[in-house]
Amino acid sequence: MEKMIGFIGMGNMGQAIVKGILEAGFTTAENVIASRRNVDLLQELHADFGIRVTGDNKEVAREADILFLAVKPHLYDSVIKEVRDVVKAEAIIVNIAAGVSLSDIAESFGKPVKVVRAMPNTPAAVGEGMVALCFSEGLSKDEQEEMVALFGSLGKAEIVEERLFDAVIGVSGSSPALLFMVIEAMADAVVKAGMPRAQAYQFAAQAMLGSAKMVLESGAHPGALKDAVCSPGGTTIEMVVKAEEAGLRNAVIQAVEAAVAKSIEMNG
Ligand SMILES: NC(=O)C1=CN([C@@H]2O[C@H](COP(=O)(O)OP(=O)(O)OC[C@H]3O[C@@H](n4cnc5c(N)ncnc54)[C@H](O)[C@@H]3O)[C@@H](O)[C@H]2O)C=CC1
Ligand SMILES: O=C(O)[C@@H]1CCC=N1
Repeated sequence: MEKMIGFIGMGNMGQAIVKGILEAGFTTAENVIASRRNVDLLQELHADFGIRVTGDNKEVAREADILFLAVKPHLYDSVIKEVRDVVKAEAIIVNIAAGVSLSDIAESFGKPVKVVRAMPNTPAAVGEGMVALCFSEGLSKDEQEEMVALFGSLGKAEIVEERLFDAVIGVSGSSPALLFMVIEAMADAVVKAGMPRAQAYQFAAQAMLGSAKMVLESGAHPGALKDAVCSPGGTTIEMVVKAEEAGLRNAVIQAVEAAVAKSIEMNG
């Protein structure tokens, strides 16, 4: 892709997206420019990714055909006000923030702009991201397809109604944190049983990856896949009973619900 892709903010999510689009070959490093507040870290980013870096948000805004705003949600309004006069008239603005709507972006710009609202997650860095997308008015069919392709290069991308973005945060935007905690806890248990820590992470993570792949590829109900692991009188049913006793499913439901509720609260 020849368009210039700009990033204002280059923290965890900005870096995951840059790494993902470069590794997928969606674009090349000379077509990516990024700014962030902590200029000391910029040279490191240049060395890691080969992208152009600057401490000047306006320079990014001036050059970008696709402009990612990858700062924290509370900074969106001030960053937009800082750059809105230099953003290209035809630029597509990408909003990845929790709790920032399509209409919030138009309001900060003070005029209609082409906006893509996206909710990605950090597995985008390894080509296994899950991204929800929705669009403001004004994007052509080609531009919409281009954005689906950009986010699709990070893993999977799906167009979702804006009203479902709070749910998306619970199930995919925030959920990697919960899943990393599960891997960590599984490893703790087998370290207790004598397995070295690094080996425990390998086994736990591969079990999670394989299980996820079975859900995606078989289309089978997760409960049926669980049943197929439980040999009568065996080890797994002991695990399942203990997990239910400890309230595992309810803990997961409550944790995901809390992220959804926080997202709703952030919408203001
Ligand atoms: N971390 C994640 O897994 C996900 C994050 N998001 C969204 O991505 C956005 C960024 O989140 P993170 O990357 O986690 O935050 P972060 O704190 O890791 O990164 C924020 C970046 O913005 C920079 N920054 C701060 N003020 C700035 C300014 N005035 N001008 C330019 N750069 C500035 C910081 O130096 C830093 O590089 C948030 O809006 C968040 O809701 C969305 C999905 C997942
Ligand atoms: O924690 C957050 O607010 C962001 C949004 C989704 C994942 N990280």
